[in-house]
Amino acid sequence: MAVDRLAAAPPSAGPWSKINPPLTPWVADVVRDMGFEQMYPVQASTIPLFMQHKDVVVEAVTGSGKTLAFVIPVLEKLLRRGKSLGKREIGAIVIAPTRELAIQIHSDDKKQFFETGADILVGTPGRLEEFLLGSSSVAMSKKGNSASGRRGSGNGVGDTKSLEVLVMDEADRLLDLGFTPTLTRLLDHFPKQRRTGLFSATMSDALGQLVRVGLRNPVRVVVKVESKAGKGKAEGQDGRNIPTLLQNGFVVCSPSERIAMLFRILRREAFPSSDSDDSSGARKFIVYFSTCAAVDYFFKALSALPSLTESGFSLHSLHGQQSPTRRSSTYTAFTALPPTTPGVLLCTDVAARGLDLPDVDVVVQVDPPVDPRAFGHRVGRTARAGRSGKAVVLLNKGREEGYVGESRFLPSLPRNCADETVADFLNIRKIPLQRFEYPSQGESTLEQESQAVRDEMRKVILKDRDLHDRGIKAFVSSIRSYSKHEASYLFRLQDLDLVGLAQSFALLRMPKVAELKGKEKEIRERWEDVEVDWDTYAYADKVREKQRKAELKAQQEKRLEQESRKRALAESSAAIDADGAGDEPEAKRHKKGENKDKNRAWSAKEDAEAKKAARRAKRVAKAKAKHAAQAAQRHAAVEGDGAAGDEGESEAEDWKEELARVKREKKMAAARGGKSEKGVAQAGSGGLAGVAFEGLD
Ligand SMILES: Nc1ncnc2c1ncn2[C@@H]1O[C@H](COP(=O)(O)OP(=O)(O)OP(=O)(O)O)[C@@H](O)[C@H]1O
Repeated sequence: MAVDRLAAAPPSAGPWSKINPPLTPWVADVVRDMGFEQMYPVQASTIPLFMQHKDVVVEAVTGSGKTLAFVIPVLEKLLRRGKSLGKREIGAIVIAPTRELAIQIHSDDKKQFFETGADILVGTPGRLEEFLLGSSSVAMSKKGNSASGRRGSGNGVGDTKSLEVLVMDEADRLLDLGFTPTLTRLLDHFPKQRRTGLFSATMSDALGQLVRVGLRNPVRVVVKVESKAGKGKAEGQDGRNIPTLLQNGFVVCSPSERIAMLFRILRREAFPSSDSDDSSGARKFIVYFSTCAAVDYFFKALSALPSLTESGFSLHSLHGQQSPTRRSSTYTAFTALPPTTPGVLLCTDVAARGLDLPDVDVVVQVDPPVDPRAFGHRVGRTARAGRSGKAVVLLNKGREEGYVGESRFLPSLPRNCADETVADFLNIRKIPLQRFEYPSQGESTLEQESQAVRDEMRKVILKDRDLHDRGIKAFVSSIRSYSKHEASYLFRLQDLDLVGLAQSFALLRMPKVAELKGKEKEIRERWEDVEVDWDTYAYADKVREKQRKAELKAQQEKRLEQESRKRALAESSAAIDADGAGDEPEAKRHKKGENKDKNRAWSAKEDAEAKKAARRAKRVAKAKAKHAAQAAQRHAAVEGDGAAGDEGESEAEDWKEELARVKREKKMAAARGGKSEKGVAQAGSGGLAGVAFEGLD
């Protein structure tokens, strides 16, 4: 791939009239109407190549005007077609990674171009696949089918037979998001006779495969920003990958101080002087968190904080789990804020790339990005199109400082890791940073401010249980996201102060999560749960609260039932022990259904073995004692000892049986005809018995 040129951006690269081949008058008029007097370097480099039947791979810094660098050639190609397109025919396609970006490409200033007709299609890979191939891997995977290797039916609405130009915007991101199979299917479907362009502020090695499959002898256009020191040096030796007018810096604090530090930055940048009516400061802020749950939580919790809202800040949130309608309305509301209102957009990386939100003054990264490539895109939401801007990333004290080249904080480097890969992490990516200071605007320390923010947040959280739930979810998701940092040597979960992090979320109690295992001692020492009556802590949402109460009632009833069952079990086993029922084998009692509850308790296996053994021993002892007593009584009877005592009754029972037996034998003897007292006596059980029989008869 040939490298065409290396230009500085965005200072102008001459008037539009200089472009060769010249623009169609209609296009030149629209550009002028938009107020764009001069071309930007990326436009001056790319437009002629793309118009002259070259495939292009364009890498240019954020906010340098890449969109117009492909929109103009697309239009020129379609306007210069000899034959007009049929009703379903599509002349050009632009693929963008997110819905917002696709909408943006089709709106605002570019809208005027696209109003020429529906010959151009702009969309995300999934939607385009559905529209053009009549199926979507997204839809297929939702139905449980394997997306890979499947081809669309080819029964889509649009016809791409006459496709002239294909553009893949934020191309590296398209691959990151796992769109490779979809892109392959689309490329397979499109005619080979077309021009193709890849555009992004960052390029990845993975793009090589896409370039091989989708482009033909492409020309590479690289537009860097020349730093003063690097003037005259060749590509790769100097330059920076962030806009010239971007002041890019970092602040260091501990995890527990993150939100207080964010507040300091917002206040200091929005109201640089102590006069609270001062409106000369920054008006638009973008604040990045690592997860949707964190954005969601902090948006809800911070929006209700008097200390922030009373200063006039208007908060908004944008993340990938919101509905498309919600995302669109946030985008519009944030864009349309009056100039007097400082607006803060809390977001994830869904708003990191390509979005051209107007007039963003400050970008704050509360969580550094998991993918280091996102860093340049995030900070590039400010200082666009020749405007100045400021970006701040919050780093935790210690190891994380290695992210910005503070290698003294790295106790030991891994053996196979060259010093500079770690120590100059962002510098070697040509993203220079400087240390920013945000001192207190009063007397308080950052720690005191953190405590104050935490107390204020907790007051808000205690008003709605929903916030507590969201806080836990956000905390857990942030930990998980931290563990996925690609720069894992700098962002190590085992070094992260999780207790401090939990404090920054103002949690009411420490959740039980796997990552906190082994930290019990530290938690005991540094963490105190807030005293909360969890039974009465309510949701502000009435329906949800009603449901919670119903569930609570059911739980309480179940608990009471379990307790009373346990009590009954204890009582019945005590009674069994007391009345001797324990002598009977357990299996027999179970059969009789006498002791169902007990059996249930047995199933819980609570002390079953111990109880069983104790009962068995008791039974054996009792049985031995009984037999011994009976033997003694019998002996006493023989000796004429009247000491039968309490057991006289059962002794009488024995005699009755004996008498009945003798009577039966007597009857049998009579039946045989022999009426001999002696004979009966002899037939009995010895002389003893004979004595008594005679007396009874
Ligand atoms: N020639 C020009 N003169 C003045 N402004 C321009 C010109 N070209 C583009 N712009 C403006 O510059 C801003 C940034 O342009 P654009 O969104 O195309 O940047 P980008 O390079 O695609 O950035 P990113 O990499 O963040 O997507 C837009 O607001 C656009 O209207």
